[in-house]
Amino acid sequence: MLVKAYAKINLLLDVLGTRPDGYHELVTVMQTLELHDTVVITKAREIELIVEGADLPCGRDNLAFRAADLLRRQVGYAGGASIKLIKRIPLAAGLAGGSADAAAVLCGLNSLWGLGMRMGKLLDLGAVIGSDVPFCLQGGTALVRGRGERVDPLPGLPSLGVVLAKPCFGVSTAEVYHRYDDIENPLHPDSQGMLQSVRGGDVSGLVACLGNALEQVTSSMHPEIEHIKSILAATGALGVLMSGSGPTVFGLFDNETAARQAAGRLKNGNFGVWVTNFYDPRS
Ligand SMILES: C[C@@](CO)(OP(=O)(O)O)[C@H](O)COP(=O)(O)OP(=O)(O)OC[C@H]1O[C@@H](n2ccc(N)nc2=O)[C@H](O)[C@@H]1O
Ligand SMILES: Nc1ncnc2c1ncn2[C@@H]1O[C@H](COP(=O)(O)OP(=O)(O)O)[C@@H](O)[C@H]1O
Repeated sequence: MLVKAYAKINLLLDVLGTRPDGYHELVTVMQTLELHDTVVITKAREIELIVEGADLPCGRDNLAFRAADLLRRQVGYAGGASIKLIKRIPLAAGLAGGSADAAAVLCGLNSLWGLGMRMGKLLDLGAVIGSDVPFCLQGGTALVRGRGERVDPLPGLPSLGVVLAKPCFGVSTAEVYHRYDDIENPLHPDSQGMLQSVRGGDVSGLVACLGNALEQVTSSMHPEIEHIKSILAATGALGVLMSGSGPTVFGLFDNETAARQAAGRLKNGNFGVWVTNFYDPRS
């Protein structure tokens, strides 16, 4: 069985405060991208993981392994699965690659093991693995709240082209949230404006409302992010923003062709470049 694990970007991310559990209360609008890892799963006696395309652990430190192990223990399944992960989504990038893999494993094993588990239960299990997993299970365009577990689908957007520019370092999501708490006057992006634009299919309104409360934190640690944003903007992007906790910066374009042309003008930068587009697995 082959399952695609799609990357995401955050079109808007606001932090409303800290929660009693130590996590942060979020309002974020997430969008699935066509860029994906591939997960190949077959039945086996135990849970075994191999990873191609990235230097990642193959045991409990891998979110894909953790997802399989949690599901097996939850339902008391006697067998296992051999999981091959073919990584394409850049690591520690703010694109939810590990969460996407975990979500793909939960869905794939639910089907391969014939468990018939409902989406509501999968979402609960996903949230145990990581805050981005519930959205990755649903995909498309969604309003995500709480620490990431409340996922409300939004209408699909036009398939905008996307250029992703990721500097050669990764960032720790935990560190970014921790540093956010020390900011005296955090910025709050216009979540109402974003929701209105998405619900109305208004791309220029959406672009005007792009915003990420974590951007000021990661940018202060890594000034390269502002530099990459200005380079991407100069290629004619409709709008540019850092995704999630970063450090990946995305530029939006009318379509994938326009994104590809812009990316062609970005050679020799001190960052990796990927071209993709908005994707809606629901349609
Ligand atoms: C910032 C976001 C935005 O979509 O994405 P990424 O940049 O990771 O892609 C998410 O909130 C990240 O989700 P995810 O990466 O799954 O986070 P988790 O593994 O659950 O948590 C990692 C750490 O981030 C902090 N954390 C995470 C989510 C949240 N709502 N509040 C938090 O404070 C906690 O310190 C936690 O220990
Ligand atoms: N299957 C996986 N793919 C990517 N990273 C993983 C995976 N499993 C565990 N990780 C760990 O999770 C961390 C965050 O990775 P990732 O999900 O790619 O980024 P982000 O949380 O920024 O969206 C990585 O540093 C890596 O060590």
